[in-house]
Amino acid sequence: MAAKCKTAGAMQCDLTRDVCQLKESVRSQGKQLGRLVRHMKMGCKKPPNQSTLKGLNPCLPCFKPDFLYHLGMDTATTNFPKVFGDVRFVCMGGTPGRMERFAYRIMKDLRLKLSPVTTLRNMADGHRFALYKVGPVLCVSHGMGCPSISILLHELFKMMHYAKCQNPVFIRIGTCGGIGIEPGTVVISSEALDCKLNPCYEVIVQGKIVQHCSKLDQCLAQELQSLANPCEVDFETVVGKTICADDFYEGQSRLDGAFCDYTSHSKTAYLLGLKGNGVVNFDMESTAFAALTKRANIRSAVVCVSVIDRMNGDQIRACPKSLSVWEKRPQELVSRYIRKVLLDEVNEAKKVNDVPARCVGGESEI
Ligand SMILES: O=P(O)(O)O[C@H]1O[C@H](CO)[C@@H](O)[C@H]1O
Ligand SMILES: O=c1cc[nH]c(=O)[nH]1
Repeated sequence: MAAKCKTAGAMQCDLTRDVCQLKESVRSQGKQLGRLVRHMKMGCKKPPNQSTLKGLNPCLPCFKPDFLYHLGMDTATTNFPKVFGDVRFVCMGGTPGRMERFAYRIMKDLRLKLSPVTTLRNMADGHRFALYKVGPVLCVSHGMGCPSISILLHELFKMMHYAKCQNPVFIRIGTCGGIGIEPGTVVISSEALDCKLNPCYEVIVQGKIVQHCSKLDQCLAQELQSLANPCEVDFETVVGKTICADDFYEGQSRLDGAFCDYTSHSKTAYLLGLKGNGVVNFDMESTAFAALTKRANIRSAVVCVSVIDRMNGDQIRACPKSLSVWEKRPQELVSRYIRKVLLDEVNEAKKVNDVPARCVGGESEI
């Protein structure tokens, strides 16, 4: 009887040991699988130890923690590499609503999924900008004008730096005032010019004027244009120079502002002069956007839809339905670009690693 009990006890022991071994083996296989998935996601590369951004403030390592005040984040409470390390595309536009709509659109286009009961969360707690993350795409609102976008870019660049992001591409998806082009036309900026027609962003630093070149990446502009084939999209796209004004009214020679000290005749002459210089549209952020991204070694582009032809008037009278249709046009181009870049990379990885397509495509949760 005692021997029988001992045997039962021993069996119990064996069983417990087997269960422990099994659990350990499952745990270790899980770890191996996790490593494999990470390995494939990283394209078989080691995690980078610094971002590809250049020319940033050499004192950044001294700020421990660093507070990104307008984004409502800091390096002590946010693990930047973990949360933002995979960001490859930063898409920006004036309004929070547009950027939220773009975030949902890109989620659909990339076949990424949220669990059914959740919505995309605005990750910027600073109440100034809205920021959504959809896989490798950040969608951020920048407000109006160069001062606003400049503040945002300083904080986004620090985010990219702390997150060790690799070659992020920045694209502004905006609206603009066209000069001699049909409303609804998409403009890819070839250059961002200030109001004196110089490709330059001027800031006053310690009382002195400092100028930064605001030329944009020509290759990226061409890549975007190549995706606007009229056989594939149902809108016109043009490439041309953009004037970045510091104001919507007098700064863009409108006749309908609260003040106006010039004539309709001088306005027409001014716009014709711009047109003669290859300018096709007005916006209010492109010089700061182009110059700051260039300074940080970031490729960038400005893609805006025209909501008015300034040769025919100043007031924007397009109906909400047209504005909503037009808003989607730059988004269509940018979504095509993002999908193309990601698909090219998958195909490249497949060639190198012989990874089956189902491992890198398909639906996955954000
Ligand atoms: O439509 P978004 O991208 O906000 O940009 C344009 O619209 C605003 C003016 O209405 C300016 O900020 C101009 O740049
Ligand atoms: O006319 C316009 C329209 C949109 N954005 C501008 O800056 N100007």
